[in-house]
Amino acid sequence: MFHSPRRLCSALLQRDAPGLRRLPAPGLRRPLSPPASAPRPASPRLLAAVSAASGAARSCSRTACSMGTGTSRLYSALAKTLNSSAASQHPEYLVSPDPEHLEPIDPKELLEECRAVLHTRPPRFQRDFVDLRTDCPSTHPPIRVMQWNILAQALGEGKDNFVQCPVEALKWEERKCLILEEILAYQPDILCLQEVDHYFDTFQPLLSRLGYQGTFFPKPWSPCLDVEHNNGPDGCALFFLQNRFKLVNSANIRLTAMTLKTNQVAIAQTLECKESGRQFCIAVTHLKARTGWERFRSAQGCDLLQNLQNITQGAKIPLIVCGDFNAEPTEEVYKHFASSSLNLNSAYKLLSADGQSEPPYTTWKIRTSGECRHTLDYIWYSKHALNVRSALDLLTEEQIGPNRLPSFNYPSDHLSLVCDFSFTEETDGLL
Ligand SMILES: NC(=O)C1=CN([C@@H]2O[C@H](COP(=O)(O)OP(=O)(O)OC[C@H]3O[C@@H](n4cnc5c(N)ncnc54)[C@H](OP(=O)(O)O)[C@@H]3O)[C@@H](O)[C@H]2O)C=CC1
Ligand SMILES: [Mg+2]
Repeated sequence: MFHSPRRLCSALLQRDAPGLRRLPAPGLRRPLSPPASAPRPASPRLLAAVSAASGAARSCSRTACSMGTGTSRLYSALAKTLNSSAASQHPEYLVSPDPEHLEPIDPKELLEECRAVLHTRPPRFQRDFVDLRTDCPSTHPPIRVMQWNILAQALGEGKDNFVQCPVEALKWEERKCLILEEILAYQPDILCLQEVDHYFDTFQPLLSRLGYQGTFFPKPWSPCLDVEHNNGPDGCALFFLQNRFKLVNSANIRLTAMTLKTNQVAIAQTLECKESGRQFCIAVTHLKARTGWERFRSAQGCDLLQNLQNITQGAKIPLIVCGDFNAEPTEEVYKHFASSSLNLNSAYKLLSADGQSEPPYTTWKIRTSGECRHTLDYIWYSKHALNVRSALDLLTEEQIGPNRLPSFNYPSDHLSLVCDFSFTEETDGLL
């Protein structure tokens, strides 16, 4: 069900000449300004259910904050355990609902609810898929992967110092709808997120009803927990569509640097495509931020590569790694990934004229220290085993606007990256 609009759209777009920009489904855009008589749902049924859970979780975290940082840390430990069977011992508002007992959501209905909440906001930015089709035909539908640092609510409101972003643009009840709208617009088969601090109360319940299976791994000492009224720790989340993939194995990895445990994490999962029976590994990470930490990031990257070597049995299983690496392409950690024996390439380089250059930015914001425009987010893939069939272009400087990100139009300081992958033909031994 979740697939039909895009399948229809991509079927129509197949008729475009190769190299032409492909447009996403027109029905997925918010109108420029809603007509006065625009129908609005009498009650936003799907979002309302989630808001109730969100309120309960927030009141819990308020209590935690008022009792000091120690309690916030306790909340962190509690939230960490919720992905396990121990969840049943915890209060109802913290427990992931069992997807088996939740009714499926019609994505169009959820999109309409999001649009109703956002009716006073400016329209979504137009972004097009760029067709990168190689000569290799593929008999199976592509695998659409989205990489996105969605901006933790607690960091956006309490730590990031986005001095040009109005506080109203950060209100969670609206910002979450912009995030959901972006996900619903591109309908990824796999969703790799960083800075998720609303997993249990928002993304897990909603996305599971859209057919996704989710996994969350919070940072052990999330900086969100230092923010008053936080909603728990932030971390990485990985979602995949259950009707397309079967989970073969899953690893939550706490990254090390020079053998020491760090505050950064990754999730790596081996999935099997139900259509083709082929397996691949998908990983998501968020490396240490800030200047001065380049060697630390490099060590974390080496640790992640080592883990992925083991998981892919020495590169026998094709690999996709999504992440906010907090590192420009000039940094050592980028070079480790580019030259690894896992034979990885960075997908967004393919949008450049020579196929060798990363985009000029994936994040753009204004802090008290000034303007920060950097390329930090990447989708790495096994270059001999996978083809990138298309990639979503980035926002232009004009679209981003003089106040940069986040804004009333776009919910995060990082842009989402979206690629369609297909397997190359028989590649055993070439990975
Ligand atoms: N590491 C540890 O063992 C311990 C950590 N802590 C707490 O953890 C926090 C540090 O966590 P750590 O994971 O290392 O954090 P990071 O340095 O990785 O940064 C955390 C977040 O801050 C954002 N960020 C980056 N640059 C800036 C900036 N200039 N101003 C504001 N925010 C920025 C990053 O966003 P983006 O990626 O989008 O740039 C990132 O999500 C501290 O607040 C500390 O209280 C406490 C005890 C121990
Ligand atoms: Mg951030």
